[in-house]
Amino acid sequence: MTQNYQITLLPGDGIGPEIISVAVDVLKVVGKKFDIQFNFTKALIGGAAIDATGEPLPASTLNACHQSDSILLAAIGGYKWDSLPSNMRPEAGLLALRGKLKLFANLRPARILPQLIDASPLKKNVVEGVNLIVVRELISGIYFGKPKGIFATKDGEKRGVNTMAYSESEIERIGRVAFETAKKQGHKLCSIDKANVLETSHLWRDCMNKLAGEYPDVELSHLYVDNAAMQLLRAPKQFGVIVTGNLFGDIISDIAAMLTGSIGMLPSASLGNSSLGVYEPVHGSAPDIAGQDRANPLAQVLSAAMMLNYGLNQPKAAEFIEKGVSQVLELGYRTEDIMSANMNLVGCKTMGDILIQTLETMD
Ligand SMILES: NC(=O)c1ccc[n+]([C@@H]2O[C@H](COP(=O)([O-])OP(=O)(O)OC[C@H]3O[C@@H](n4cnc5c(N)ncnc54)[C@H](O)[C@@H]3O)[C@@H](O)[C@H]2O)c1
Ligand SMILES: CC(C)[C@H](C(=O)O)[C@@H](O)C(=O)O
Ligand SMILES: [Mg+2]
Repeated sequence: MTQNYQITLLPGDGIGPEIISVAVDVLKVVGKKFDIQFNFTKALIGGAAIDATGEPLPASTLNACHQSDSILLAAIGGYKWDSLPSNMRPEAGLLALRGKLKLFANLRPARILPQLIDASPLKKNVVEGVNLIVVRELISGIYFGKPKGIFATKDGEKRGVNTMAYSESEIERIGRVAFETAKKQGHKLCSIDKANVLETSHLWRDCMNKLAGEYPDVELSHLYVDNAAMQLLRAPKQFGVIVTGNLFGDIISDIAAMLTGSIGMLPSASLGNSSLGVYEPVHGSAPDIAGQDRANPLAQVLSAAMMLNYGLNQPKAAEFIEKGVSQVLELGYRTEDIMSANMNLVGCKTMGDILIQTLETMD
């Protein structure tokens, strides 16, 4: 029986429309192979939404999201909107979407594909076999804490304020996702914090230690975030699952991206307690290469695979896409961010076309 899914597409800004169109074409091919009917609806977010409606997350977009089975997002932001106040910026739309849908868990897997070992700026023996996942808390911490704003002091000086705060329940719910992920994947969990300085981190560490009692088969360790950033480059294979707060997770996952060759390879899933999730690359709208057919669409395509896996319960279709991506790389095609000697340099569109041809011929 044909499975029907309603998918809201949020192309956003910059390279967003270019990469999401590749992912949509890939999903259409996969749909035919696996008897899945995707009904796509496009909606506005970020700068594109500000230009059209004055708001970074219009109510119509949020409604469309609520009415769908899954949401595929590309990226938001760009120079044009950089001087707007923070609550009016494209980024505010993305944060509001995550907050309104209560997507507290952001899974960011960083796995080096054997074909891309030479694309990583790190040595082969350092990156070969890297397979880790960052579980980032997504709707609390310093991104959402109050008070926040730019205030005037008594002396008339401006003072920017953000508040880092975590409650036990917020730590526990992300901790559970991380422990459950570690149970399925390697049994190693490293919690990253700054407990030598920050009270929020002190509480974070206490909560993780308490949870560890319920997961005796998971080996929990802790690292301070500065050391963790260094360890990720020095010896990344020591990591299995990483759990960390919102800001640290943002930074750590961009570092992890480079272990895989490029941020253009890193997908993510933003999940809450319901089955409705947002699937989005870790990278941004790359305004420096937007509109030039230079973007790597694979992080977006792999985000669509995560959508099939986590959101739509179609693991075989997800695996099919992942196999297709490996095959195209095996054939030697590379966008410029993952280019290395003796490979075939292609643009975003050609990479998509070759991937689709490959998927069409695969069993
Ligand atoms: N989830 C999101 O929508 C998201 C994530 C990060 C940044 N942003 C926004 O994107 C804008 C640009 O931010 P930035 O430049 O710091 O980060 P970025 O991730 O957009 O780009 C960083 C660098 O990586 C390159 N890059 C990124 N994705 C690529 C891809 N798929 N293929 C090839 N190269 C790629 C870019 O060309 C750039 O040189 C900002 O407005 C930022 O707020 C959005
Ligand atoms: C664009 C920005 C709000 C976002 C974040 O900081 O969460 C991005 O960097 C990400 O990693 O998804
Ligand atoms: Mg980021």
